[in-house]
Amino acid sequence: MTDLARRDWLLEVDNLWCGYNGTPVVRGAGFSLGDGDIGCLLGPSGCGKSTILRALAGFLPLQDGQIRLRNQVISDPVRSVPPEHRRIGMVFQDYALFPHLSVADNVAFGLKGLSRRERREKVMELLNLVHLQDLADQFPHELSGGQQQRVALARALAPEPTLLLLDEPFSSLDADLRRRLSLDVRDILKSLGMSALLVTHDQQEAFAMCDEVAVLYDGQIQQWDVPYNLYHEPANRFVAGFVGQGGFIPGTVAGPEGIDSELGRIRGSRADHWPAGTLVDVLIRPDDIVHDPESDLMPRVVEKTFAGTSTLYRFRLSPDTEFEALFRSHLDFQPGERVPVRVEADHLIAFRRAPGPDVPV
Ligand SMILES: Nc1ncnc2c1ncn2[C@@H]1O[C@H](COP(=O)(O)OP(=O)(O)OP(=O)(O)O)[C@@H](O)[C@H]1O
Repeated sequence: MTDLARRDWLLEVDNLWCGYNGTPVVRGAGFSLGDGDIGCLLGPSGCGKSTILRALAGFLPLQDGQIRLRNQVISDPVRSVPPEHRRIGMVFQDYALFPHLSVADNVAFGLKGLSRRERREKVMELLNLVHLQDLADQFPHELSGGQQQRVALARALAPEPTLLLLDEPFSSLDADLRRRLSLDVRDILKSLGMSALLVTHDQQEAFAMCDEVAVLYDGQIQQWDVPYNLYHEPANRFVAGFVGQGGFIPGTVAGPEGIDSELGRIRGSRADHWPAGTLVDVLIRPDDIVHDPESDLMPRVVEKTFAGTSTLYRFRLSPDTEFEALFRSHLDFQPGERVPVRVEADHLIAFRRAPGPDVPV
């Protein structure tokens, strides 16, 4: 969990309300980003990620709340520091390079008050950083998508911003390049000690690149946490379903020792929260299920998805109890076959089964 007692926050967002034409899209969002940290806003399309970035960059007024950068208020409902005075850099999905300027001139664009020689030195330093020193005199249309995004990164870093905002920066690249470039960008930002906030709907990218991740849904932050906790300790049903794979099976609280389900007794500390007999839904992740020839639990394979080194199976034990399991691919079972399995969950994640609003437990 992010250490809330920390005081060296670079960015603090309190109770942020903002939107369009008087209608709020972001409703009461709050989070803090530490100096040198890379944070992420992760969520499905339309949940308000880019709207938060626009408010941070100074392009959208606040209906309520406050944004502080290095303890200075940069936005509240009555004040707004102009975007050009915030020292916040931006990298966009579509690179937004100037087509008529060379790579070097694109990077130099934001550099003010330097001599020609100093500018050239600074530009080459930045191009070295993003491994494009040999392409300084090329034009954007002569570069690949990944190279163009590196130019955009160098250009955003040139004025030495306090915070860098990255809005879906890799989404127009293919999956492999996307993964490599996101790790490269993380290394570059970390080598500079640069704080950044990334917007993405790709959780693998968020997890690989970021120190802390805010899961956003319907304009509200559901959980702001380190990736490990989002996966293993989701705060509510939405986060549990959105982050990682898995699904719910019905269960009944047996007492402090665990929850009874058709998969047997599932043990874990969360069962302490409810009286025995409470009906709950238990989250089963594919890696919580292991193949065990000694087990009497024999669900039937309903679906299999081969993925090279592993195979994802969907099992059914009864109409109410379906779950997924990830096995190494040499364990090869066919649809309809019964397979002995056992639950080996190191965390118990469960939510009370109740109509009405989802209550984090
Ligand atoms: N300029 C605008 N005027 C009116 N409504 C807008 C405007 N921009 C965005 N919206 C609405 O605000 C909501 C949130 O949009 P936003 O762009 O912040 O979502 P997002 O989470 O970044 O989505 P995506 O991943 O698809 O980019 C959406 O319902 C969208 O239709």
